[in-house]
Amino acid sequence: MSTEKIPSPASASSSSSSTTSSNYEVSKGFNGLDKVILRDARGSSAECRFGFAKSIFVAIVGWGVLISIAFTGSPASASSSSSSTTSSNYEVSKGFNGLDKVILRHARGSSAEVYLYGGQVTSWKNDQAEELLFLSSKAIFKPPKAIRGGIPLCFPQFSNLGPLDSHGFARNRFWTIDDNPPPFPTNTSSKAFVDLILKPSEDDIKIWPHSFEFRLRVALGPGGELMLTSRIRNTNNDGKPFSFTFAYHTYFSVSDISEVRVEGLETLDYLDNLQKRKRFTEQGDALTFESEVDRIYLSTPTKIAILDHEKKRTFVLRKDGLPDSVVWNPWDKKAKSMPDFGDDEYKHMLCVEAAAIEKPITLKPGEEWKGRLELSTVPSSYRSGQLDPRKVIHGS
Ligand SMILES: O=P(O)(O)OC[C@H]1O[C@@H](O)[C@H](O)[C@@H](O)[C@@H]1O
Repeated sequence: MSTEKIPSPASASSSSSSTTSSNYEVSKGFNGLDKVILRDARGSSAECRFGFAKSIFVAIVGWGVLISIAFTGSPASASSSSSSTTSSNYEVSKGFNGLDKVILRHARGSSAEVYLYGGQVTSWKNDQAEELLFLSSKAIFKPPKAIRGGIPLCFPQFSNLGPLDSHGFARNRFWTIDDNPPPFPTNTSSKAFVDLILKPSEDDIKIWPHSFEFRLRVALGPGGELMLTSRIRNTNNDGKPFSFTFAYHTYFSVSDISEVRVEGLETLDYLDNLQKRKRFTEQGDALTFESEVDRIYLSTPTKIAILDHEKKRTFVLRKDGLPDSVVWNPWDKKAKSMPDFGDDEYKHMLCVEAAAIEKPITLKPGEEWKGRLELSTVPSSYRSGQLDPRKVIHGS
């Protein structure tokens, strides 16, 4: 049994804005209440909120055992020192390398995390606290590298289909929280949401000479579903339109890629990125995986299912405004060439990306485009072909 080193209440008091030390983190909780988060090296964690008159000494010892001891004295400076912001909807905290992240929690138990760097969802958990997205253990949380996993946003260019770096620059820019976004067309009944915004810097305009506002809403629904809505507006004042390609580059967490099938893309045309984007037509049944795959499926249905046989779980992807779907798994050889991806991690991920690629979106000044992604899970009892795909694809 081992004991973690515990900071004294005094050091907590002197801690700065949303302070992270190796042992604890001071952050804003719901309704603006300060809290300390303790994380044990073995993965257990605890949160404590300061009372009015007393501070308390809380530690995780041994195998996740929580102890707490009352102290007299005021933790006022800790309470007032945090600069992290909060609202009733979300909590802002420090993530890896001190990068800010937004935590969403739905009253029914699901949760999500969004890094302001990249405006990138890095975690989506169901009400059982099971992680549903893949995030590489080698992901580099350091600008300008994009975070490997979660849901990177590819904008204003998908892949190398243009003059910019692969997948454009939205995924490696710092986004800000937009607490006063223009009215949202569809009313979000859930309170667990956050609005982010990205506007180009002067340097961005040098490489992509357009002014835009990219608003992203990330929300959790009552059934644990994760909803992302992107609104991109042309704010050019030179009268010029602009065109872009786009993708929600979703990394799904799967138990074993060789047991996974994707339904909804059968019989469709696709461009094969591994064969100079030559056009093919998908044959046969659902997609299964036994080697590297990198394809852009065209004019895809609004609903696609990803069946994880081993987990007995089906992801349902619904999309709007995003006609194309990219399917990507690097497999073993490419995995080894990627510094921010584990050699064997290809077995536990699959990217199915709702996208607009074949026909770029063009916006005149003042025009806005909207692209929506909704991810949910349903239990599946699929065993080698027993599942009727129509129930997954066409069910409600
Ligand atoms: O390594 P990156 O830039 O994040 O891209 C990962 C993959 O993203 C996919 O969307 C592309 O189709 C692949 O060609 C690419 O390799």
